[in-house]
Amino acid sequence: MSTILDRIKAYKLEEVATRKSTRPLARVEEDAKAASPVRPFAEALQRATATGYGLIAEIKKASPSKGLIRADFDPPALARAYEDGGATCLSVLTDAPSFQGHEDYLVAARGAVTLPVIRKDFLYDPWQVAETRALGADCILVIMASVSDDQAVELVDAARDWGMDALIEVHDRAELDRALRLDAPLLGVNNRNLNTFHTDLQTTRDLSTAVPEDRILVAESGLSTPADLADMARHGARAFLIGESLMRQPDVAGATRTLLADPVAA
Ligand SMILES: O=C(O)c1ccccc1NCC(=O)[C@H](O)[C@H](O)COP(=O)(O)O
Repeated sequence: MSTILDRIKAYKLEEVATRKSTRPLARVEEDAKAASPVRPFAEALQRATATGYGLIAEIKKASPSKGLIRADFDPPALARAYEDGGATCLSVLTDAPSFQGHEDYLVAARGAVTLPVIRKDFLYDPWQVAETRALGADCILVIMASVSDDQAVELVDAARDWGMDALIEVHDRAELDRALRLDAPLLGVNNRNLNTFHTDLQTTRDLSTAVPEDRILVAESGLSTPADLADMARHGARAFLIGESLMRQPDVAGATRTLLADPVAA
């Protein structure tokens, strides 16, 4: 049975092939070299989690599981609200077909704040990594469920060559074991089952025991309350990737502040 990731990968590879034909690597690399300097993404999370929580706050208009999440969608205003609320980093979805994202949203959001930004998209090719840096992003996402071991190494190396970080995302123990062979400190456990879209924080609880201390464990998806964050923190995840629950709030800055108000002591 094909999963949502298989379907996304199919259209992404086609899209990338088209884009590469009109914008060769040399041109993208020139744009990447001219992009605004990298903001240290992993370092910001490391610093935040040393004393409290680290939040990667996601700018997410829609999703395959929920459809439209936020109609009143203004990426620079949302970025400023997240920064005001105490977010450590931003995540911006740039995939259009499944998430109604856009590269322009990343450029506009990053331009409105001083926070480091991850491009939340589906990457398979170093060309996309150069394109990500050309947009100004500071970190890439590597989804272990969607790439081979060789592709993962290639993406992580390309990110490092551009001075960017890579968030390595896993959903189960097999993906985690593969991820731990990569030289990348940011390890995200996604609580969303990609077949059913059901989110279950037990995924992070279960996998956390196998994550070495030299990794920054990021709990991803399905988080909405201070109790959720405290639960994840008790299992070693003091950094969080949160989209939908904050995107649904009328007062994004206030909701972010409230969510982060009471970090559990280490
Ligand atoms: O969000 C989805 O429905 C989804 C479906 C298929 C692949 C990925 C998907 N989401 C990407 C993400 O990783 C989340 O946007 C991110 O972890 C934030 O999750 P949430 O707080 O639950 O919006």
